[in-house]
Amino acid sequence: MIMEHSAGAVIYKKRADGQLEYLIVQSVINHNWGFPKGHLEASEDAQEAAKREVFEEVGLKPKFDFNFVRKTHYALTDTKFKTVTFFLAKYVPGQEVVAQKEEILADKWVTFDAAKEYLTEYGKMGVLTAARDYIEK
Ligand SMILES: Nc1ncnc2c1ncn2[C@@H]1O[C@H](COP(=O)(O)OP(=O)(O)OP(=O)(O)OP(=O)(O)OC[C@H]2O[C@@H](n3cnc4c(N)ncnc43)[C@H](O)[C@@H]2O)[C@@H](O)[C@H]1O
Repeated sequence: MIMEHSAGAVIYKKRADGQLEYLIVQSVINHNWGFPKGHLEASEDAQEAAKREVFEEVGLKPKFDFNFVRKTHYALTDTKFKTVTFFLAKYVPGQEVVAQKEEILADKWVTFDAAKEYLTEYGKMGVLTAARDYIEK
């Protein structure tokens, strides 16, 4: 059995009206929407990979909260399984989202309700729900 491990972040910001918005990205490869993420490199842990991947994919250096940890697990093939570890990260005002064109087709800030339309793959809304509840607690 082959195991893959990626890491990424739910990046959020608060609008002037108090509403929370979350950054989602669309994959060039499969057109699915999710959170910025990518594979752990050799000798890298999930926290380091999440910071690196967020910067590489969307050009942001948000403030990470590693106390929030949520994982999704899914099968890529009959013999290949993947775990993705997500942390929480707060957008730092003044920074601009610059998506890496090779991997990201589009990016969007969305509210929790709007995200439901995009995050259709297993576990992604669960991660977002946990993130929202954690931020608001
Ligand atoms: N160390 C390493 N080991 C192996 N390969 C490496 C590697 N480093 C780089 N690569 C390769 O480099 C490319 C980009 O890697 P990265 O950019 O580093 O990694 P990623 O976002 O985690 O992967 P990717 O976009 O491939 O997959 P995802 O799980 O979203 O999507 C894959 C499939 O899963 C589905 N999927 C995604 N999320 C799902 C979910 N929550 N539930 C069910 N299915 C889901 C998608 O629809 C899609 O069909 C990939 O081609 C990768 O294979």
